Amino acid sequence: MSDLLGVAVLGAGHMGADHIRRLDQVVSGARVAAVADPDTARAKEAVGGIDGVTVHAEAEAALDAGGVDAVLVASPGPAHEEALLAAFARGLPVLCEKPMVPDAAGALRVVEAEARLGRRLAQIGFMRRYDTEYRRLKALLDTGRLGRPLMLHCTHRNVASPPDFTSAMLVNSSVSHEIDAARWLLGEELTAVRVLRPRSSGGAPAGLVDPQFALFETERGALVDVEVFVNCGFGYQVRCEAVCEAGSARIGEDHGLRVARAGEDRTEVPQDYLVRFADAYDREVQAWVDATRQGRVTGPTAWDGYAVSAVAEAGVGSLETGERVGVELGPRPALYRA
Ligand SMILES: NC(=O)C1=CN([C@@H]2O[C@H](COP(=O)(O)OP(=O)(O)OC[C@H]3O[C@@H](n4cnc5c(N)ncnc54)[C@H](O)[C@@H]3O)[C@@H](O)[C@H]2O)C=CC1
Ligand SMILES: O=C1[C@@H](O)[C@H](O)[C@@H](O)[C@H](O)[C@H]1O
Repeated sequence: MSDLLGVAVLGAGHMGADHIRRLDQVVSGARVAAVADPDTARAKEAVGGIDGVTVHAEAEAALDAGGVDAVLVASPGPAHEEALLAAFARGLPVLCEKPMVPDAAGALRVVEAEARLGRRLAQIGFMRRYDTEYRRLKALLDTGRLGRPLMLHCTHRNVASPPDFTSAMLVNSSVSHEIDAARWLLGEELTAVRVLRPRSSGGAPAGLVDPQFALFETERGALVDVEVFVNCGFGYQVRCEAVCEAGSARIGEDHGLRVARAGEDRTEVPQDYLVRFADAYDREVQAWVDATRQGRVTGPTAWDGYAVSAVAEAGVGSLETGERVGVELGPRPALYRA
């Protein structure tokens, strides 16, 4: 490895392009070495004027390019399993965007492949664990000062969904963040889920079930509810309130500038996750680069990625039937036991 960690970025769409910029301009200790995207014009545009980056149509060609020490996967979820297994086969550390693999069986194959290696190579991109507010909430809950958490009330709103967004993706792409955050905040697995369908908004594309309301049960008896509304039209809002035995704590309230003037008091609402979670992405990628350069792997594991996919898959099943669906996780390999 040269002084800088050479990163191959797979996928140069919204997240990939933002991570390329981040690796080039924000994060220290790394450089973009290669980029792969079947849309090579998009990849070239994302690379812009960065020197010494090779552009490839195929992911594996980027992994095999000169100067590549590690991989950042930002292709669509269905492409992640192949990318992770290809990185593992080459012994390359990898930061993989969520969902790790959208289907639980594929996610379990990734867990099993990493367990066979006998060492961790993957960090999964649940960036909320690096957000200052989420970290403060987690630290507070861990002190026990509020007593046991009993319920989490969560809100997840996007201005508009991308054109190819499906009703299942409200659960396995959007709510996957709340599933990971709830497991992390509460320190326990989610064991059952019910997803309800309020009437759909006229602002949602035809056929999209939006909003949805998910209710999760945890193994020690807490409840987590999530309103997810990906075509709310007005802004990006992610909120979480923990209700505990001796108090409650809430995050995600005011993020923008608040201006009082001429008889009104208005607060800006961020328009997307790249703004609301900008600092979290920066810290996430910096932590990954730092750990990787030291030969360590930290952050959310492939097991976290699998557990989230299993819960999300149960949620999609519930969305389809309206029934409560239980979650059965496979055995947790020793690699992922604390
Ligand atoms: N952590 C977060 O808050 C967010 C995470 N994401 C995740 O990031 C990933 C990418 O999402 P977006 O950038 O929004 O999608 P996008 O659709 O904007 O970009 C995906 C890019 O990947 C390319 N691609 C397709 N197959 C590929 C392959 N096999 N190898 C390499 N590139 C391939 C496409 O041509 C496209 O340019 C998804 O897993 C998504 O869930 C997306 C938004 C926010
Ligand atoms: O991960 C993300 C997107 O893929 C997802 O589609 C959005 O709903 C989330 O807010 C965003 O953080």
